[in-house]
Amino acid sequence: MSAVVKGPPPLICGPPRGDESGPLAVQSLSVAKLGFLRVKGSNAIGSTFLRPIQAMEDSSVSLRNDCAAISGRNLRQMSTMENPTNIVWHKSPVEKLDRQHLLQQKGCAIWITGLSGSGKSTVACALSQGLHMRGKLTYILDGDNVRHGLNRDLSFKAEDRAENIRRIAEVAKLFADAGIICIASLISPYRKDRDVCRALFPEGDFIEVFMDVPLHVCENRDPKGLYKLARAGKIKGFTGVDDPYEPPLNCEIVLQQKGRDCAPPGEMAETVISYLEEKGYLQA
Ligand SMILES: Nc1ncnc2c1ncn2[C@@H]1O[C@H](COP(=O)(O)OS(=O)(=O)O)[C@@H](OP(=O)(O)O)[C@H]1O
Ligand SMILES: Nc1ncnc2c1ncn2[C@@H]1O[C@H](COP(=O)(O)OP(=O)(O)O)[C@@H](O)[C@H]1O
Repeated sequence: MSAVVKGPPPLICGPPRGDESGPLAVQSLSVAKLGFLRVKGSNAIGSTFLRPIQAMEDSSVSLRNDCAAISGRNLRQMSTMENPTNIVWHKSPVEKLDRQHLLQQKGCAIWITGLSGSGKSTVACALSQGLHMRGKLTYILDGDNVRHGLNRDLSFKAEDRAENIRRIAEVAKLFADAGIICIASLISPYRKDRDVCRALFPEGDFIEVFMDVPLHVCENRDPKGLYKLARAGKIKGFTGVDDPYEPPLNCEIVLQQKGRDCAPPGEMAETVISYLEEKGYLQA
């Protein structure tokens, strides 16, 4: 028989009921009444945790029952669905700009594409480390890793690769909206799929980085032995062997093999960091 463990009373947020002997009652805090909220002892940058509620400055936003809701024109703008039915975007009073201000950086997606073995994961890690050391918040979405969880149901058929890429782009978009510099590292071999991802982001916030390393170099590295298996016909549809890789035509950054040698990963990461600095992503 399982025992019932009685913990502390739940914190209930709602209008006072006149009966305070039960669970601890807390009067609802109207968003409109909040104004500036100073959080003592918080590690927020500066002492102002929230800026004045921005939603109130936007004429398309109305406050109903203390909740910000958007309507009309903006609804169409913010939904990514072609025919949104009975779905209304719920706006939060803390917005991307507020989060960026807190983090002193701009959220974006750095999309690293290239053949298997071209050094995507290595550069992603060097970049994450370099930015972390500068006090910038990053998160890596590595194709291999995401395929262990969220995308474990997907194969390497063209339509599954497209879905893999689409889902990762949507997750990267959430991270970017959180104000985080999201580093996605996946083969993403088809131009069309990468262009669909780019279209999800505001202008400039999708930064495509091409690992321009020749197939023979990647194949010589073959750290997982997958090229060998693909050449032996034991893996079908392997990128670069019997499935195409379409190099980007207009990407933001190309990381190239220099002569016979590849630049060290740290140097490649610095190239990306310089780009972010120049474009203002390392400040709010
Ligand atoms: N058929 C086939 N083609 C290409 N790659 C294959 C394949 N099967 C397994 N792998 C391994 O899966 C990793 C690629 O996953 P991705 O999610 O980046 O691929 S994709 O963007 O959906 O094309 C890739 O990892 P990386 O080597 O890090 O690129 C491979 O290790
Ligand atoms: N800039 C580089 N120069 C030399 N070797 C590298 C470089 N970057 C990565 N490598 C090596 O290449 C192999 C594949 O790198 P990895 O980052 O796993 O590639 P990918 O994620 O594109 O499959 C690894 O053994 C790694 O140590």
